[in-house]
Order: sequence, then C-alpha cells, then structure tokens
Amino acid sequence: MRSQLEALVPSRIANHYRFVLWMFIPLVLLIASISLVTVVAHHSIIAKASHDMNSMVAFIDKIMVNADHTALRSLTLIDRPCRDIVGPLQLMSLKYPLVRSVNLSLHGLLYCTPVPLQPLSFPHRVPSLSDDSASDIRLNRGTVLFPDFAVIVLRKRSGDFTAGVVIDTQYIRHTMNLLGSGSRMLLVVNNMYLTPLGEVEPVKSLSRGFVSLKVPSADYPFKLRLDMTLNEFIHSVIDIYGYVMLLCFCLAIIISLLIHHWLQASSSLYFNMRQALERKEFKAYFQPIMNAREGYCSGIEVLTRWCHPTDGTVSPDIFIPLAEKSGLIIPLTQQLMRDVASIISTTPVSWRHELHVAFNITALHLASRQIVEDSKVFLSVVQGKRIKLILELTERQFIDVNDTTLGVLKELKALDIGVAMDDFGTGYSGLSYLNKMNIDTIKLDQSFVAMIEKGNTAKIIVDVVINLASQLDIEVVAEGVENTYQQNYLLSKNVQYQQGYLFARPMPMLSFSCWWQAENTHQPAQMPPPLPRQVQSDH
Ligand SMILES: Nc1nc2c(ncn2[C@@H]2O[C@H](COP(=O)(O)O[C@H]3[C@@H](O)[C@H](n4cnc5c(=O)[nH]c(N)nc54)O[C@@H]3COP(=O)(O)O)[C@@H](O)[C@H]2O)c(=O)[nH]1
Repeated sequence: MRSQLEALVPSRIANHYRFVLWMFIPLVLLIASISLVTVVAHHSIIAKASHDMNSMVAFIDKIMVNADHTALRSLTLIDRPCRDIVGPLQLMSLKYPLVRSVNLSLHGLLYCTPVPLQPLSFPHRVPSLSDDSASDIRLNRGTVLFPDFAVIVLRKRSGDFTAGVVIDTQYIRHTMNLLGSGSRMLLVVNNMYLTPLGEVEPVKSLSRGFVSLKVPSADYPFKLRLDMTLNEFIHSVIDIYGYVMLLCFCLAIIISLLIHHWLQASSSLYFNMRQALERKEFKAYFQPIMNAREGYCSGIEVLTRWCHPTDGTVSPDIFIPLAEKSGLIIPLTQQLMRDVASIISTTPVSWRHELHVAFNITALHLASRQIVEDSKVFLSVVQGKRIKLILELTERQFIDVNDTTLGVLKELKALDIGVAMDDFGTGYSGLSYLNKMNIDTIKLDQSFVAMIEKGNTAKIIVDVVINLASQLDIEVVAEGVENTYQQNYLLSKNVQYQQGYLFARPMPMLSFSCWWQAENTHQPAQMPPPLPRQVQSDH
C-alpha cells in the first residue's frame, strides 16, 4: 500500500525538479524582460539626449550667428575714433539677446568698448587671435566687470583690428541643465568646458561616462558633450521605465505563483485522481452478501478499485480518504452508480430473489441532496431487474443530522431505498444515528466479527449489538466473516446476512459473473451446518 501511495504522489526528485521550474522560469523571464527594458531604455535615452543636444547646438549656433553679425558690423567702424563709435557699439550690444558687449582692439590692445570700465587702465591688453585665423570663440571665466560670470567671446579679425563680442552663458547653461536627460550637458570650447554651475574648467579634468555623447557644431568651433555615469543611467532607466520594471516584477511573481500552483495541482494525488475519473480508471468490484442460512447471494456490496495504468490496482484505503476530503467522492460514486446500473441492465443473468445492491455513500453526498437524483437515475436504469438499492452510510464520518439530511432520508425511503449504517460500533454516535435516521440495516463491523473467537467478553459486545438491532427491528449484516466458526456463531444469533472472505472477496465484473454462475449451478440452497460444540455451549 505504501509503495502504491509513493508512486502516486510526487517523489523527492520530482519536488526538486518542480522547485527548479518554479524558481527558474520566472527568474529567467524577469532577467530577460529587465535586460530587454534596459536595452530599450539605453536606446531611448541616447536618442533623446542626441535630439536634445542637436537642438541645443542649433540654439547656440543661432546665438553665434547673431554675435558674428554684430562683430562684422562693429568692424565697419574701425576707421573712426572711439568717442564717435561708442554709441553705435552700445546699440549693437543691445540688439541681440545674450550679447552683452562689443569691443574693438588694435594690435591686442583694447581701444574702444561701450562698457564703463572705470577700474580699467588703458591700454588694456586682450588675448589675441592666433596668427592665421580670421575668427574664433573662447570661453572666459568672467569679464573685467563681472569676474565670476562665465562668458563666450566671439572674435573676428580685420587687418590689425579685432572685434570681440561678449555673450552671456547663464541661459545657455540653464537650458543645458534642463535638457540633460538626467545628466550634465556640457559646452566645450577648445579645451575648456562650462560646468553646470557656470565655472570654466579644463576638459582634461572630465572623465568618460558609462554613456558618452559628443555633438559638434557644424559652423562654429564648439561642441556639446554628455557623460552619464552608471548610477545616473540606472536612475534615468528607473525614472522612465520604473513602472515597466515593476510590471515585469509583478508578472514574474504571478507567473511563479501560477507555475507553483499548476505544478502542485498537476503532481498531486488529487490531480491524478481527477484524471483517473475522466479516464474511467475507477472500476466497480463486487462482494457478495450471502444469506448464510439459505446459502444464496442475497446482495452485493459495490466497492471501488483504482485500476491505475502503471501502478496496478490501487486500494480504496489510499484514495477514498482524499476523495472524501476533496469532494471528488461525489463524482466518483456517481460514476460507479452509472457503471453498475449499466452492467446490471445489460446482464442476461437473472436472480431468484430481489438482489440488494449496496453502495458506500459519504456524509457529503447525503448532505448535498444530489444522492436522491443519483438514486433515481440508478433505479430508472435497472428498472425491471428486481434490484433493491441500499445506501451504506459509514459511521466513521460525522453525519450532521439536520432538516436537510432528514428530508433526504425521507425522500430515499419514499423511493424504497434501504439505508444501512456501515462499520457500526466503530465511529461517532451509532446509537444516536439509529434513533434519528430511521436506519434499516446495521452492518456489524468486521472488528466485532473478529472478536467472536476471542472469548466471552468480546462475544457479549457482539451479542449486545445484535440484540439491540433485533429489538429495534433492524436487520444485521455481518462484515468480515472469514471462517465457519464466525459464520455459525452469527447464525446462532440469527444473523443470516453475512459478507466476508469466507464466501468471496470483492471481484471485478468478469470474475463475479463466473462466481455467480458457479454458485448457482453447483450449490443448491443449503441449510447451515450444525454449530460446533464450543459455539453451542457458549450459547
Ligand atoms: N465511499 C466509498 N468508500 C468505499 C468505496 N469502495 C470502498 N470503500 C471503502 O474503502 C474502505 C476499504 O475498502 P476495501 O479495501 O474494498 O475493503 C472492503 C472489503 O474488501 C473488506 N472485506 C470484506 N470482507 C472481508 C473479510 O472477510 N476480511 C477482511 N479483512 N476484509 C474484508 O472490507 C471492506 C468493506 O468495507 P465496508 O464498506 O465497510 O463494508 C472501506 O471502508 C470501504 O467502505 C466506495 O466506492 N465509496
């Protein structure tokens, strides 16, 4: 029995395999989806940053075009004295946004500016353009008036004269900070760059980021650079795709739970039983109930067996408790009743007496009222075959004797269905059931029958049960009769209906037919043999 059970429930290896499946699949899915999200995020962060940087380059280019224009115009004034051109230079400084001032220098010495440079002593030296270039731009840490405000200076040469247009960097810097895609967008001019705080630092102090982008201007010698550290990249991914990752995580948990549930269900005895039910692997076995006094089979008890395709015949002791617990017992009993009804209705065999056909019914089935419908179906199929349906209720299970149960029992009685109390004396409250449930038959449990040979005290218990039944006008069927001593003792107590290995074991349909034929061909109705001496003296 043990090995059968082990074959039907998952093994330790299977458990290990289940654990791997349960953990591994969701984990792989989670890693794959997060990697996919990261790759997509990487692409979209780069695409967005490139787009922002290109827009920013175009914006700065536009400022440079204005500055270029201003420088060119200022160079048209170089042949006039400074006092005559300060006014126009002032006007030029006001014309374009972000242009702060326009200065003119000669041979590297500032000679004309619209800015009031009180602290400045002329001639003031300004950095000169390299010899061969006609124009350039540079980043300055500040101006003479505002040494802490970084500026871009665009310079243009005309002969010995140079025009310098000073451009404010504050708005450029703020806009770059806004568009940084979670990182720092930097303006690089020559080998200096503008920090997000407005300082000017050498490019060599910069380190390359996890994501590094450079977008140069096509028209002016500057470029934008973005260096995103791994930390900043992860933050950006979480900022943009955090909810997708959370969704992936939740999905992985759901998938893991589903796999867990599915694996548990599919490898459980319950699942195997459900499948077995669909595949009709539960078969009816028949055990005769004998009229031991007259020597004929007065009835049969239908007992189920699981004919497992690989594990052979499985005992009901293994699967009935689970079937009862899970509720599968109801469809199982229904299937059994249908099968037996169809066997009886198609059998050519006939019987002299009304044949009692007993099924084991659980308390759950009784409480559902479904049993009334199932019994009606059974009776309608076996109509005309002289069958009395007996429902055996086991005393081992608690039966809630309420209005519904009593109503069901009443309906069963009205259909002329017998109700037997199975395993009497072993369970809950046999006597109270007898009192409340209008029981027709007691099935004396085999443990009591086995006691018969064990001495006087045991016999007294058996006698009490038999007397009680007799006084209540309840029929007794003795179970588990294994030898003639038990048979005769029971007969001496007027227990003529007996069931047990002495007569026959539960058999599948084919064996039962053979047994029936042999019984009815060779054995005429018999009187019981005389009681052995020992039994007679006990009596
Ligand atoms: N609800 C349902 N319960 C069922 C159904 N089929 C069986 N069962 C219950 O399972 C228990 C074990 O049944 P089983 O292994 O079939 O044992 C029965 C007989 O084989 C056994 N028996 C009969 N004669 C003898 C005997 O002389 N000696 C001996 N040692 N055993 C014998 O007794 C069992 C009969 O049981 P009972 O129903 O109490 O009359 C058992 O509890 C079954 O009830 C089912 O379809 N539904």
